[in-house]
Amino acid sequence: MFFRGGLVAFSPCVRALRPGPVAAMNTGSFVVSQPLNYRGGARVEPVDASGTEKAFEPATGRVIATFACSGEKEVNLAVQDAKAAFKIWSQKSGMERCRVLLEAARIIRERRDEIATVETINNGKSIFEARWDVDTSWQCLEYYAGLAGSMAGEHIQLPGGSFGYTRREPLGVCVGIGAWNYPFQIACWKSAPALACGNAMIFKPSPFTPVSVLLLAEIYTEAGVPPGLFNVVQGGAATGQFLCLHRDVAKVSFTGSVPTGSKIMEMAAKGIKPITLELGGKSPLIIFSDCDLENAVKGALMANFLTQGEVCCNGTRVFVQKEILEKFTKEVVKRTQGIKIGDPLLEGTRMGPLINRPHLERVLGFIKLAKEQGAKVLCGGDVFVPEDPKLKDGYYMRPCVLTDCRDDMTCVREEIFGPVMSILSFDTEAEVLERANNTTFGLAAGVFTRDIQRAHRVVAGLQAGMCFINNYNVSPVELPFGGYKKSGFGRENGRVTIEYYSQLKTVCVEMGDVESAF
Ligand SMILES: NC(=O)C1=CN([C@@H]2O[C@H](COP(=O)(O)OP(=O)(O)OC[C@H]3O[C@@H](n4cnc5c(N)ncnc54)[C@H](O)[C@@H]3O)[C@@H](O)[C@H]2O)C=CC1
Ligand SMILES: C[N+](C)(C)CCCC(=O)O
Repeated sequence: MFFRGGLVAFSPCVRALRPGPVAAMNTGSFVVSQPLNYRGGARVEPVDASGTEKAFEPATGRVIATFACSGEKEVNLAVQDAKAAFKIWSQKSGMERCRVLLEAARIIRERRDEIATVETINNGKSIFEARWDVDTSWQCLEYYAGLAGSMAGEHIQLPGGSFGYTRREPLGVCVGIGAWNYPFQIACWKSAPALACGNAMIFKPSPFTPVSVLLLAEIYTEAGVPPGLFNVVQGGAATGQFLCLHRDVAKVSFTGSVPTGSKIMEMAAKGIKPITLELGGKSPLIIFSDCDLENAVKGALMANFLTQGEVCCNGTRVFVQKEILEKFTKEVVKRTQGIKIGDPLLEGTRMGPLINRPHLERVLGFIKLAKEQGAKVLCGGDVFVPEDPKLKDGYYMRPCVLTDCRDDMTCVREEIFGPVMSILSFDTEAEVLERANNTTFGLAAGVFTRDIQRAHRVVAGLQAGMCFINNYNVSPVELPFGGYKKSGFGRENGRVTIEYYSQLKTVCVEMGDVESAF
């Protein structure tokens, strides 16, 4: 049975197909028919609002939801509920939390196609890719379920039979604020470690992509978390501010742009709250002439064109060693021109529409400026109009490869967040390392070479939190992910993230008499 909980309504022609396979769902048929806030284990309309927002289907430009942005009263209620649920959840043993998270992971796996379909409709990425996102989502829940059961403190022997021990304790009510490029995955990457450590979470997705996180909220409830443990509030900056400034919020984990990250940090400073910031990037991908060219070309496409290029860790500055520049560029252009653009719900599609019209205009503006500054467009960079008439108002463009780029050009310095690869050439290892690091960002970086000493030497010199050798943009949940420099701090995924969602209590136990100074 698909679409439990009545998330969607269909146009009459599609309704006849229910409850058919999810693959039968077409672009142009989805509308949200239920509230998009989640509190106390159920969908609710917010009790107050600070304005309304519309969410779109980027493939068609159609409005799929109009919703109220949560006001201060709604945020207060969400926090209150989360506090109550925290009391219950934080008392559970790690193994008890493990079982609930494993069950949630199982349900996500079972509903993989349904979740991927909703993600594709609201974000625009191809269904092929959305399924990968769902996979890294349930894997994340499984991973932290495993860690929940083995979380423990230390016992430390002291003189005279006295001793100390440490307890790893949860923080309380945590807030997750997400970007629109990986709506479901971001919600899982934040909530799984938070819940595993015994916290509650209130999640605010981007107002552009409010829909799929509701599926996660329902899945957590079905899996057995106490009502209120995972709540969803909707809205933009105003709602986000109510959350960050709330005195009963213990931590904020934020994914988004650098300017907003800086505001989050200011707000958190007022309450001395710990934060995790996953911000933007302008990552280098370095291709040495001794690389396996076929893999390097595939890596460059993976580094630039997933989710229409709207990926924070994309390797958009592609440095290619002079000897192979021509061969590499020719092959990259050929493959880029072969990327199938169109209806993201069709199985063969590999690139869908960008998130919205203003963003599409912004990306096209970067390409125009690149040309004015002397870059050469080798392919794409223009609006794409699919043949299917229902897609004519969607936000499509052809993926773009730029060459003749210089380090000082805007397209090489600023995050474009669209399908635009800038190719730069280099001579020596020392030179490319210096140029690669000459940025205020530091999220990711990649190196393609067959020389293992060089691979590790270069990676050691790169100022980036996530480095890839001979691949790019894979995301095993066992590995910590996060940035250096202005790309943020704190990590998601991996064992270390437990430390960002818990605090250490030290207990000192005296077994003898008090030795007093008085
Ligand atoms: N490092 C990472 O893991 C990732 C980073 N990003 C970065 O995110 C950016 C694109 O995402 P956007 O949604 O456009 O970013 P954004 O910064 O505009 O918004 C992100 C979130 O913050 C909320 N927000 C905006 N102003 C706020 C305020 N004053 N207080 C509290 N919350 C506020 C938004 O409603 C949204 O939910 C890019 O720069 C990209 O690189 C995106 C995905 C992953
Ligand atoms: C999944 N991955 C590695 C392609 C991107 C994850 C970070 C993001 O949310 O942009």
